[in-house]
Amino acid sequence: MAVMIKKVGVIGSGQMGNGIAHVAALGGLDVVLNDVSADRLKSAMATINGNLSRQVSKKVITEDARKAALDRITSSDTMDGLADCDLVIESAVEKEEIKRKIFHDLCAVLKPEAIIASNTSSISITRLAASTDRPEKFIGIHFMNPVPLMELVELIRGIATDDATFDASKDFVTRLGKQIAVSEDFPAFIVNRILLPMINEAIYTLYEGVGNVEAIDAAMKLGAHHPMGPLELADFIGLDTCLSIMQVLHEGLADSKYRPCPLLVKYVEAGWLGRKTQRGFYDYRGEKPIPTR
Ligand SMILES: CC(=O)CC(=O)SCCNC(=O)CCNC(=O)[C@H](O)C(C)(C)COP(=O)(O)OP(=O)(O)OC[C@H]1O[C@@H](n2cnc3c(N)ncnc32)[C@H](O)[C@@H]1OP(=O)(O)O
Ligand SMILES: NC(=O)C1=CN([C@@H]2O[C@H](COP(=O)(O)OP(=O)(O)OC[C@H]3O[C@@H](n4cnc5c(N)ncnc54)[C@H](OP(=O)(O)O)[C@@H]3O)[C@@H](O)[C@H]2O)C=CC1
Repeated sequence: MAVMIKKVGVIGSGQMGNGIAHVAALGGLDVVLNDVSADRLKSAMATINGNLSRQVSKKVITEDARKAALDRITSSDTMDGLADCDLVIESAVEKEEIKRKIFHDLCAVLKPEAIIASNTSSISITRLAASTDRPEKFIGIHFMNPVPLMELVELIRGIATDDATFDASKDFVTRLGKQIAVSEDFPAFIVNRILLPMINEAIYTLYEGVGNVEAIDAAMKLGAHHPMGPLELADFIGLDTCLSIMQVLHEGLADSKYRPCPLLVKYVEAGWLGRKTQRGFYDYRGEKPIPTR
């Protein structure tokens, strides 16, 4: 019998963290959302409320479900608030040293029987697990963006992950109404192993002048029926996250085909990280997005 998860902690209240809190609360779980600042948490709660309200207006959920979900989410800017969670999902920035520090601080307060998961897009689950006091209770639970809409969650076992942890995680994801793809623990897992080289190639296509931003996105939307063009999607994911994933692929698989495009590096160095900073391959500061190249 899988352990029943009733209370979930989410560390990092950015676009993924707030989406995970949203679907977990709608799924009937109690949620504690954690981030480094109270301001961040306040704006994340406003985003969750906005997204839930949108679902009410589209008649995807009822007004009662919106209120109940919001009531199930509390926020905490300290790790202590997570101590009695059954599962804690880390969804802070895609930087290994930051995640390791978070796990160090979390393990000091979290009850010993609790499961720890990472929503990492690419980093080795086995290596992250080894930085905790419970590698057998550590797993990758990788949601897709935007969390309330995307059907898939990847489950990734580290080398030490035990069956009880896998089964409890599988049960948790199923209760949220998501489908599961199980991936072995190799750099960037399944979705990003395939998706990110495509996005990186689109950036090379721009860098080499084969097409401009509009042409590349139109080509893939109209010519391959992708819902978003690859550059629009890169902005949506976050260019810092895209670069981190390419770096993990490049270092982890030691193949030059994963070399991050220098133009992607340049955008990240400029702080043009896509939608979250209002500028990336498009400029989002006006009425409608304007290509920046
Ligand atoms: C990087 C990683 O580690 C892994 C990843 O996640 S990779 C990224 C994976 N995601 C993708 O590839 C997304 C590709 N894009 C898409 O599938 C679509 O563009 C999309 C589903 C995001 C949006 O679809 P769209 O039709 O263009 O946009 P839009 O009309 O604004 O929204 C569609 C619906 O979603 C709803 N919606 C959008 N964002 C939402 C959110 N955050 N929460 C709740 N509802 C939301 C809208 O209300 C709308 O509802 P209706 O269809 O009932 O009208
Ligand atoms: N973007 C995507 O499409 C997807 C991303 N992911 C993964 O999810 C994770 C989060 O990504 P995403 O939500 O896009 O990133 P965001 O940049 O939107 O959010 C990251 C959040 O983590 C916060 N944070 C930073 N350091 C800490 C810390 N020490 N403790 C708690 N919170 C912290 C940030 O705060 P501040 O801004 O103040 O630093 C920010 O609120 C990453 O591992 C990413 O790879 C997975 C699937 C899809």
